[in-house]
Amino acid sequence: MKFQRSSVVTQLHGAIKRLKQDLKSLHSFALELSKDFQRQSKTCLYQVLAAVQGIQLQNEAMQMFQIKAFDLEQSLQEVTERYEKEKQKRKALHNSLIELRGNIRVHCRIRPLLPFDDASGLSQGRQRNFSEKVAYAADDETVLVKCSRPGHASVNKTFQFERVYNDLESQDAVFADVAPLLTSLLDGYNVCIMAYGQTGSGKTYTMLGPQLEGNLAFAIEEESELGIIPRATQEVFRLISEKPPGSYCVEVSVVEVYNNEIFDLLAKDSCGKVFGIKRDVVTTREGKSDVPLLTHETVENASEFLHLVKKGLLLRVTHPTLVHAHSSRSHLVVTLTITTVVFGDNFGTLCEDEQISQRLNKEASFTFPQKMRDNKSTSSSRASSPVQLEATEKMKQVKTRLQLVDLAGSECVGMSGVTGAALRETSFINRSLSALADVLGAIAEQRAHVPYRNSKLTHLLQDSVGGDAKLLVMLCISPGQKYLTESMQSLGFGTRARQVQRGQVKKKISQCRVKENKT
Ligand SMILES: Nc1ncnc2c1ncn2[C@@H]1O[C@H](COP(=O)(O)OP(=O)(O)OP(=O)(O)O)[C@@H](O)[C@H]1O
Repeated sequence: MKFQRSSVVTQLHGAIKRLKQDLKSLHSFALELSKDFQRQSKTCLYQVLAAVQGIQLQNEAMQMFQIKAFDLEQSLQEVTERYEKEKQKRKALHNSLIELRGNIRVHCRIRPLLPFDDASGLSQGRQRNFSEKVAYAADDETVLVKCSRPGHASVNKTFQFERVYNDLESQDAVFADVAPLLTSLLDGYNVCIMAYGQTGSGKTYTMLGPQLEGNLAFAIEEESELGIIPRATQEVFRLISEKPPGSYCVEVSVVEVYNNEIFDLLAKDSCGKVFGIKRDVVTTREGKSDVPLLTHETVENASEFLHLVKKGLLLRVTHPTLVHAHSSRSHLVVTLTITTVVFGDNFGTLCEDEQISQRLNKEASFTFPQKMRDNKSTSSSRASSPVQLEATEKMKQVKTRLQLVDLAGSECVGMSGVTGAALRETSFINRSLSALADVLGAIAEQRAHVPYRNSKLTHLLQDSVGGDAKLLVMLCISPGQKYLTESMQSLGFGTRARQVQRGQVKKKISQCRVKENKT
């Protein structure tokens, strides 16, 4: 029993000893752990402190950057404003220079890539290449053509124009730059706006608006999509509405030049049914071009005008080509003639120079359109005193003209895939466009003889191209690689047109008072 107790005690002692040893090693382990923890937390603390310091520094740097960025933003804004002002000044100077030299203004519009740019009957790979964009608006005055094709010399060329529109710019933006010309029209200048470009490049879209499916007329319901012709007419009538009533009379004529023949698209037969009648263009004794017997319809507002133009357009010749399903095969010339009654003792002598005053006195005739004749006869019948009669007789009329031209598309026969009669049309189109380029070349080189009569188109447009009209050429460009050659040709045409100097464009009415109709 005693032996048993002492062995238990011994065992307990042993166990206690082991426990003590374990406790000791646990204690030293705990000590190690705590030291390690302290070390690590110190390191972490240092790291956190360093990070906080870093963040603080970064915050300070950020604040500095923000201040600097704000300063830079402000100076950028100032520089941009200064640049815009300088640009406006430069534009104004450039415009004055254009006026003085009688330069042709050239604007260039690059249309977006469209689904039909792919439809060329080529293999998939080539189609993808062909629909690649190669013509861009680098800025609002520069076109960049950039293209490198295996086996061809790479192209990297810029062209400068008075204004360049990129593919996203709206009809509104295009018209905003055209509108000042219409103010000039009512100030007494002749104005001509002409769309030039390859087939399918957006000339009709720019001049009229998108065409209705299967119909040559354009959609007038979509106001924002309207092109230059309908907008210009609305603007002309808006400007007229601000003038004394009865002092302006507007007439319209619609002509197409097809296969080097001129057709009057407003001519009517005896039953009043509209159809195109062939007309001729002649040179008058004063050296002006004229189309005898051409129908001029008087219009009172923009919708009457649009109604007539739409009627005329239904007669315009179109033909599907590989490039464009509704390709216009004729040049369309819509002319608005504005007759202004001017009044004053010094009519003519008040005008800018002797030559012009003589010309104006010659041009100012008393063959008033019906509406103005009515006004005139009304005032004549009331003009009972000799002074009043004399004043009435001093009322004279001056005609100014707005010519809006949608040229047929220049094109490469291989590209458009036309044959037969359409091929003949194409050859007439190309010949008339090259006659136009020849005329511009002759004027640019100030040659004694300008070959206006080489084509009916140039003969018809003689007074606008070579005469005293403010002329704007709206170059239309397709951006795809497929049309590279045609685009380069159009850009070359625009560049040459800009170089033409025709002498200072003269007003047809200068300082002469527009009649105030007090009846
Ligand atoms: N800026 C544009 N935005 C959207 N679509 C456009 C634009 N320009 C042209 N288009 C579209 O491209 C197609 C061809 O345009 P358009 O009929 O104006 O060409 P065109 O130069 O008059 O051709 P053609 O000389 O063969 O008559 C049309 O479907 C037209 O709606």
